[in-house]
Amino acid sequence: MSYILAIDQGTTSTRAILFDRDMHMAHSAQEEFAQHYPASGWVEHDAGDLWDTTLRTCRTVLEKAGIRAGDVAAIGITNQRETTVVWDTETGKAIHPAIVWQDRRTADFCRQLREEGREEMFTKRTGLLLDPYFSATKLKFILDEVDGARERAAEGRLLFGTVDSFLIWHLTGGKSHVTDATNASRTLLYDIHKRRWSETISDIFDIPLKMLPKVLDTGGEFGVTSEELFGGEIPILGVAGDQQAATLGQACFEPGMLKSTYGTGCFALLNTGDKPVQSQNRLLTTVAYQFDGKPTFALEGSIFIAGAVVQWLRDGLKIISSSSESQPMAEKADPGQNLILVPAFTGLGAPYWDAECRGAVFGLTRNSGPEEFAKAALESVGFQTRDLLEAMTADITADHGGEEQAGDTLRVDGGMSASDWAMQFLSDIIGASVDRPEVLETTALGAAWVAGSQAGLYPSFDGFTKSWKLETRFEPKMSEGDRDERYRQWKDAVKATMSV
Ligand SMILES: Nc1ncnc2c1ncn2[C@@H]1O[C@H](COP(=O)(O)OP(=O)(O)O)[C@@H](O)[C@H]1O
Ligand SMILES: O=P(O)(O)OC[C@H](O)CO
Repeated sequence: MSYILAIDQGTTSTRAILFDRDMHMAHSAQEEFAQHYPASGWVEHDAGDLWDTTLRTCRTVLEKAGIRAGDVAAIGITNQRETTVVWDTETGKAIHPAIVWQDRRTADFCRQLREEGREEMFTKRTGLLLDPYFSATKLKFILDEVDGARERAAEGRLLFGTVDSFLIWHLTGGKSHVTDATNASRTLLYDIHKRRWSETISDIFDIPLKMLPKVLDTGGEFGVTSEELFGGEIPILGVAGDQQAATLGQACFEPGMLKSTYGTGCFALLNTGDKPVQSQNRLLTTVAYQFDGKPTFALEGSIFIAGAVVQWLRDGLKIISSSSESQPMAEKADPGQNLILVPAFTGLGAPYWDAECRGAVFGLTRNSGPEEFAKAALESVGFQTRDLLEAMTADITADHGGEEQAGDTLRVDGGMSASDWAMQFLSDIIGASVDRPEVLETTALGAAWVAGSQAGLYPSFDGFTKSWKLETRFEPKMSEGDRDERYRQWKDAVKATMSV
């Protein structure tokens, strides 16, 4: 029993990764699946694809390694968060396509509730904001849309879950309908203080409590896989939303530790310990992890477009053919031009939360070309991160009653953190060290570590902290004057882009 299997069910692909007893990645398998955009601002997945790719990648990786279920001590699951699935207990099939976290279809409804002055009540209980990003309004949409769904749900014939729940239900042959506290804390239905589903909120949306999963610790017994799937039972011992799993994988266990993951979007989480800090600056309060019934909280800033802006250079503008070409192209940009790109392709997330606005470019000249666009795209990710850190610093200062900076070092990971240029600019514009670890697969590592430590194969917190290794530290090189001036230009550009 010397392997841990991590399942990373992400927004664009599903991966199964085997970690050996030294916590090294031994084998992996990955499959992309279709994204569906049925209307402007709508994003859906076929829930069947999420399950099929999970099952196939798990089987492939076991086959690649030439091992059997009995060689795997435990499974850890990490997943795209907020994405909403409702399925039938008879067939296991979803009754509506999964509504993805990026989907903005419930923006009007959220605005209406905000205008009625109800946001504070939601924030107090859930730590979140009234935004279409979270699961609750997506779930209400499905219940409103599908004939008879509410009644069937009240009878226990339909279940709701974030992707982790849906996968566990299938992995366990329908035996476990569970989730973990980190995923629950992204639904806008979970009271993070009382640690249970909020009846007040489920009443507002008319969501039958019966359809909600049982909420467990991040490390715990989520069920065992049914024998026929992998030729033997494997216990599922760890579950965390992907950004929380990355926080664990980065060993951000102490209050004040900060990580930022640069995948499709960017998600920065600041550990605030056992204290849920309520943001005054439109950040989210979320469960970072929960062990032995004790939650550790984080302040989170969520940006919807980070690596996706590089994808846009490739697939939209077609000025690069692979992501890594963005760096050499940015290096060639005319230093005399200051193009600012606000990548509000699907609106802006934290700290602006403007679902309506769309992207804009400022400072165009006749000489602006692909190089300047590439540079502006990479810089936009640094500017957006600075926005988050400014908000975090303000929140922590207010909470602690003094002048404090949120995290003097930023630990980074995710696909886009491979770009030295982007990471150097990030360090320049935030004026702090940026630490890139040896292992960039921190999300899967975090999930594997939880499952492996529960199984007794991996060390506990201290031992895992010691295993974190720095690959590169980026230090700020920009002068303070330039930093302030560039950031002021960015703030002006955002102001001009916003719809309100
Ligand atoms: N060398 C690079 N330079 C800039 N961006 C990159 C580079 N390599 C990958 N990316 C970006 O990182 C993202 C993929 O990261 P990943 O962590 O796999 O994301 P996700 O889990 O959201 O699918 C893509 O959006 C891609 O454009
Ligand atoms: O699948 P990712 O890596 O794009 O992460 C998505 C986030 O969990 C959304 O909140």
